[in-house]
This record gives sequence, C-alpha cells and structure tokens, in this order.
Amino acid sequence: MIQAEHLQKIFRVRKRNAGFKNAAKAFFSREYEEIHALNDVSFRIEDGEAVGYIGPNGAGKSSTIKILSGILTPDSGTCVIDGRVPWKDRRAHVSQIGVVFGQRSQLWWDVPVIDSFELIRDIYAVTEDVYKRNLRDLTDLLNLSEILKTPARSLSLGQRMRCEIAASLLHDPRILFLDEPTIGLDAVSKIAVREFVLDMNKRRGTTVILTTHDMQDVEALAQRVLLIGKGRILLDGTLDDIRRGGSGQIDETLAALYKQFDI
Ligand SMILES: Nc1ncnc2c1ncn2[C@@H]1O[C@H](COP(=O)(O)OP(=O)(O)OP(=O)(O)O)[C@@H](O)[C@H]1O
Repeated sequence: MIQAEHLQKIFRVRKRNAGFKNAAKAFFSREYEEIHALNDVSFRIEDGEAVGYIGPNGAGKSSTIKILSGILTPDSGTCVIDGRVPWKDRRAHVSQIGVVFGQRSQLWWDVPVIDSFELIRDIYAVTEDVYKRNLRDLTDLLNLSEILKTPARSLSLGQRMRCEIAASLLHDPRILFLDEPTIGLDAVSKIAVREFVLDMNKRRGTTVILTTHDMQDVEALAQRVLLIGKGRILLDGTLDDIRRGGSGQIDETLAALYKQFDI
C-alpha cells in the first residue's frame, strides 16, 4: 500500500532575468525564488491498483514520482510504501519498485542492451532462475529478440522504451512507476507498451502508477485517476468522473477541467 500525506516540496532557484548578462549576474547573486512543486499532496493507493496521475505541465507529477521512488526527499509530509519510507529505506525500497522515466534512460548507453540487463540482474541480486524466466517473458512480450545485442544509443525511441520497461521489470517489482512511458512512441509501440503494462497489472497484480499527457494511456490502463494541479490533488476518481464534466473528446474535456480549476 502507498500512503502519501501532506507532501510538500519547494525548489529554491537563483532569481534571474532573460539574457546572457543576467544569467552571469544570477550566477553570482544570492537572491533565490521558491518554486512550490508540491503544496499538499495526499493520497492512498492499494496493492494491485492501476492509477493514472495526470495534470498539466509543471503540476508536480514527476516530483511526486521521484519522492515515491526515493530519488527526492520532501520538505515535509510523509510517505510510507509497504512499511518503507522511500528516501530513507532506499536499498530495500528499490528492490520492490520498477521505475521508467520516459525522458531519461536507465540503460548504459554504449553497451548492448543485454549487458545492461545483466548488470541490473547483478545490482538487484536477481536469482538466475527468476532472471531467465523474466528475460524470456519480457523478450517475448515486448519483442526484444532482435535488439538485445544493440547498444542503447543506436536504438530508436520506441525500441529503447520497450527495453527500459523490460529493464525496470527484471527484478519482479511489486510496484511500477511509469513517468510518461509512451512519449514519442508510434501507435504500434504505444499499444504494445499499454498491453504489456495492463497484463502486468492484471496477471501479476503489479501496482501501477502512470503519469502521462496521453489520455489514451489512461483510458487503456487506469482504473482510477488522480488529477494534480499547482502541487495539489484536485480530483480523485475514475475516468468516467472526468468524462462526466464534458461532452466531447477526452482531451477537450480535460482542457476544460484544467481551465475550471485554473491550472
Ligand atoms: N530540480 C528542480 N529545480 C527547480 N525546480 C524544479 C525542479 N524539478 C521540478 N521543478 C519545478 O517544480 C514544478 C513541478 O515540476 P514537475 O517536473 O514535478 O512537473 P510535471 O507535472 O511532471 O510536469 P510535466 O508534465 O511538464 O513533466 C515545476 O514548476 C518545475 O519547474
């Protein structure tokens, strides 16, 4: 179970105006401004749920995922995941979670993908049996056989994302955090990723938390939707709850909702 209560995160950044001269000035300046990424975020997610975490650019989605995965420490508030505090019990925590950041790679850039997988196996101390089974299933389901020997830097975006997802699942995590996993993918790759994640959720009971701007991802994967805006949870319900507010396409309905919440 994931229980987040009153999470707050403030980033302090050097104040600066536009232009090169001002950038240099800002470098030596002691003036800071505060960015309230998370103001008061609370939610509870049960084991086996698949939750879409949505909101406009800069709403605080990635910051939340980073806190839940232990990469970032909040300024205040608490978060307990299956009895662990992510940023305190990092070692135990990472063995139970898989994380995919669509905009960042966890694969070693210059080595064949399979070498990255083997490194991940060693880091997580995955037993040979489990590794072999997962590698076989993931290769099969995500269609990786022809790209396993290719270095990550030579893969297309869609190929790389399929490898990223496989890399995040080799150690059988109970929870999967996906931060924009279908960004830039073609229709075929998007569908493959969605089907695969749905299967993980349904068949293995993996808890899935997904941030995305693609509402088709949410339609395909999430039973529940959390809407965040200006660092606060504004809505916790189903996609039907969101649809009810509009009459047309889901993107238009969502845009109207953002407007209504002034986010
Ligand atoms: N390391 C950082 N330093 C300073 N500000 C940051 C940092 N990380 C995030 N922010 C700011 O915190 C706010 C929330 O950012 P976050 O990345 O969580 O949003 P998001 O909802 O994931 O946005 P997007 O949909 O654009 O990816 C933004 O205003 C962002 O500029």
